[in-house]
Amino acid sequence: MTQPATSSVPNVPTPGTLAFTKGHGTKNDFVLIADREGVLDLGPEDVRRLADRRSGIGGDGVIRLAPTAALARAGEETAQAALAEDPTAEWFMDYRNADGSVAEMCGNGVRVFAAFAEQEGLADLSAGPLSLGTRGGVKRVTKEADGWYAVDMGPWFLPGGESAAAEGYDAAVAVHGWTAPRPALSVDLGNPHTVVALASLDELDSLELFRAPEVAPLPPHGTNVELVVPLGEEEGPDGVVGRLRMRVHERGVGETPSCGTGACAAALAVRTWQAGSSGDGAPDTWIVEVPGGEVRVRVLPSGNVELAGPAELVYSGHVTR
Ligand SMILES: N[C@@H](CCC[C@H](N)C(=O)O)C(=O)O
Repeated sequence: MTQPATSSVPNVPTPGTLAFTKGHGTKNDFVLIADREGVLDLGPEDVRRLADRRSGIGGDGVIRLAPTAALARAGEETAQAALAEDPTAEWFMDYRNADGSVAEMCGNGVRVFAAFAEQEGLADLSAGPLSLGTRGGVKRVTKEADGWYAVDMGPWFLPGGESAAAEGYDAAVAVHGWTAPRPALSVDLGNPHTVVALASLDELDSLELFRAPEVAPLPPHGTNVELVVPLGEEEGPDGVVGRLRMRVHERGVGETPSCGTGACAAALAVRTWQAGSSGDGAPDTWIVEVPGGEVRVRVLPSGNVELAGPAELVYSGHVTR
């Protein structure tokens, strides 16, 4: 049968359908929905259906773009806090994991959200940074000359405090197949992370992450787990750059090809292992290799952490509700 060169099927919604765009950042993939009035009632079952890779669209997470003010009026405290922090944060990233759970933050998601807001005509990053609300505070996104998006992820901290920074660990992680748990460092990026160092790339490649790693003590709302191999330092255009490779098991999802907040946590943990909580003497900039590509993590002069990387929008359509 001869196919037309271009589709003649109009992309017009019918009642009972929901418009979506599929996007990803280093293959951490999302279903994006523009809820311009902030009226969409998106329950955990809806999220699971959209994120299902066989019976839905498929994604590691679902991102709803909604007006921060509408969510604040409806009583969403994190939206109220976002407007108090920055009244220009007009749009809010309502992030859900594929299992339907709510997450505070998603670093790759923020970049893809910015690309989506541009596509929808709701933001113009060529005119300046975009401030957006998240459950983890306001994030500012800048578009770089090469098309990457750089996000000021805000402050971060080590939940284990100075003693964890000095010891290098405050938790233990057991991955399926290991004979004993290994020491790990907790890092908070608005959402929780637990980072473990491995000795070699062979060990990283052969990890069995189909089952969730066991973490002790497990933070009250669970955690994302990053397994990292530091790969040394190299000369970058603006000075010394650290490099590391990681795999991640995400809370509410499973193993994913990338995690932006996880890449920040991994770089901050390796920097802490090298130089303690001050980071003095360790690189401020890190290239983090993930199965889905590469991102850049930088500790800014303000002390905040920045995440930079690509954001791709792949296709748009309508799905039955
Ligand atoms: N992939 C995201 C993180 C998404 C949320 C995470 N699974 C959680 O529950 O905290 C990223 O790029 O940061």
